[in-house]
Amino acid sequence: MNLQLGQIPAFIVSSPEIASEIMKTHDLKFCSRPTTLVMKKFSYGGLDIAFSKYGVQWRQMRKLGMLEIFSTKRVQSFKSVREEEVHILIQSIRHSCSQTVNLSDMFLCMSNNIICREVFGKRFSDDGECNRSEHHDLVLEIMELIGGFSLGDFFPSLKYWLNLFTGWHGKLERNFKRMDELFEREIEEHSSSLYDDHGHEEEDFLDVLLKLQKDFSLGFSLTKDHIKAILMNMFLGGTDTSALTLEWAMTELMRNPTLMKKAQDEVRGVVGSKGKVEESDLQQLQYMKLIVSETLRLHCIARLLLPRESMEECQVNGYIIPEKSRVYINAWAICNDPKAWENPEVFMPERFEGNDISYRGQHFEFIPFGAGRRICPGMQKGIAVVEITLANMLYHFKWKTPSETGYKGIDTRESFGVVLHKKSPLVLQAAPIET
Ligand code: HEM
Repeated sequence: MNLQLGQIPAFIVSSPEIASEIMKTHDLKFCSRPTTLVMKKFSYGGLDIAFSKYGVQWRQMRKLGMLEIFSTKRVQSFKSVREEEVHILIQSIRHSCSQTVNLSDMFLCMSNNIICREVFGKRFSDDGECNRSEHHDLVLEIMELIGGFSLGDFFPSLKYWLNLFTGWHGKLERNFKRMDELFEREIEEHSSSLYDDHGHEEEDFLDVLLKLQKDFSLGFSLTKDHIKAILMNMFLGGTDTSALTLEWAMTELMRNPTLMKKAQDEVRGVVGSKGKVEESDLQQLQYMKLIVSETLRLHCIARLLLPRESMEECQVNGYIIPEKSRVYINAWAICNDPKAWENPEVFMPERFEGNDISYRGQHFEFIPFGAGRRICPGMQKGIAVVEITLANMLYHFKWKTPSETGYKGIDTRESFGVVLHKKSPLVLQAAPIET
């Protein structure tokens, strides 16, 4: 679909074939990002991985990220952080067993605590608790800004006046300042104790980045703003996405008691009376992995991926796409396309059984993490959080809905935004299962 968004030509891609043309055949022409006001601000002027334009600087930062942050070795090194935070979540649910639990909130707090521990070596919730902190709310407010529209981005010549008039500018500046102050404090604290043992079990990402800053073999100078820009990507990319995937997975399992039973039987069969699911058990939980794939398909969290910008004129499917057009890949529509999927509206994990269709960016009918050069580098990290949490949720509790209407009354409405939120939170009752 071809649109004119204010003064900017824009194209929305909603079929797997054209998505493949954009992100595979012509990936190099479409792998840049537009510069919106909010993206420019939160990327410290285009110094990050997610929002910066394609070029030498993006390639350097992406390479650094792949080696130092998103590598399999690094993801595995935070296994104990994930397992501990999942344990805290399970304990918090146990303590509130006679009452209802707001899983939407709890998943968000847990994933935020995991990211905080990985990045800064500390959590922002109270010790041993899975509760909301000011920091969680700040991340959410920033996500809302990123998902919203700034009129000024579509009328570049009126940008200054429109942003001032709508109040957008003030909100942006306030939230940016709060996050920046937090980063500044943490950088100062970490720098002063960089080579001490500051009581962390693991070297955190900020330690790694500060050490790299002093390493001249990088081939470019890693400034304080580069570091802050990467930290921003970690928080914005890693908090909401895993939490929402968990929320939708539990929502669908609650609506499908037969699938819930099958998943619980599998996890209990594999783990037995060990008392908890560990990451070493996950490889055997094949049905649960199908559930995760089906959740990412039916509730494609980043429905329009992140916007792309064409770097030169290009012909796609008979359309001439001019240079500097904005291209949105409607991954949600593609993942729910009736030409690609049988009964796409039905939650059916078995559809992934016995085939090799995966979310890794090779199958263009299933692209919840995008594809091509800009594919999500945090995929492995995100999946690691989702799998260990979901497995433990299934292992430890029997789940019930608090409402009279039972599982049929579970709300599946979605709300507007850059990521796919549920309109109302998922509130359930948990009955512990003795192991
Ligand atoms: C279930 C979890 C996640 C989902 C569904 C998800 C989804 C996505 C999507 C759709 C994109 C855009 C890809 C494109 O434009 O083709 C993306 C990019 C990105 N994600 Fe994720 N993500 C997840 C987890 C994470 C995590 C845990 C992190 C970091 C801690 C992360 C960091 C990033 C970054 C830095 C980019 C920008 C890549 C670039 O432009 O080169 N993501 N993600």
